[in-house]
Amino acid sequence: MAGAAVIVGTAILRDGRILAQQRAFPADVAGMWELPGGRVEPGESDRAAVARECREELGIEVSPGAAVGPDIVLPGGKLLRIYQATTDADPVAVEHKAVRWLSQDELDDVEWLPADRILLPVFRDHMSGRA
Ligand SMILES: Nc1nc2c([nH]c(=O)n2[C@H]2C[C@H](O)[C@@H](COP(=O)(O)OP(=O)(O)OP(=O)(O)O)O2)c(=O)[nH]1
Repeated sequence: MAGAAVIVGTAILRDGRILAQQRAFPADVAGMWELPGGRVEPGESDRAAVARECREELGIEVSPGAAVGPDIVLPGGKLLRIYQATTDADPVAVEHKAVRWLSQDELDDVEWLPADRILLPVFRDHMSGRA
C-alpha cells in the first residue's frame, strides 16, 4: 500500500535568513506565509519535487539537502516534510504575492500557515545551525 501523500517544503537559507513566500490563493489562506514547495507527484522523489517546485514557484535552481524536523500531519492526512536547500540565484514570486528573506527575529512578523507555525522552533534551530 502506498504511504501517505507528502507535501515538501523547502528551507532555503542565505546569510542567516530563511526564504518565505506569501500565498495568493485559495481565498482562505491567501496572504498567509509558507515555505516554497508542494505535492510530491506519483513516482517522483521528495528531492525532485523540492527542485521542481522551487523552479516553478521561484524561478530558481536549488540543491536539496537533508530533511529538517519531523513530518507534520496536515488536515486530511497528508504529511508536510521540510528539506533544507541552498541556492545562489535570486528568487522571484512567480505564483505568490511576495517572497521575503526572514531573520530569526522576523519569524514572528508574518502570519504563517498553521503547520508552519508549529515548525517555527525547528526553523529557528535550523537557522542557528542546531538542527
Ligand atoms: N508549499 C507548502 N505547502 C504547505 C506548507 N505548509 C502547509 O500547511 N502547506 C499545505 C498548503 C496546501 O494545503 C498544501 C500544498 O499545496 P500547494 O498548493 O502548495 O501544492 P501544489 O503546488 O502541489 O498544488 P496542488 O496541485 O496539490 O493543488 O500544503 C508549506 O510550508 N509549503
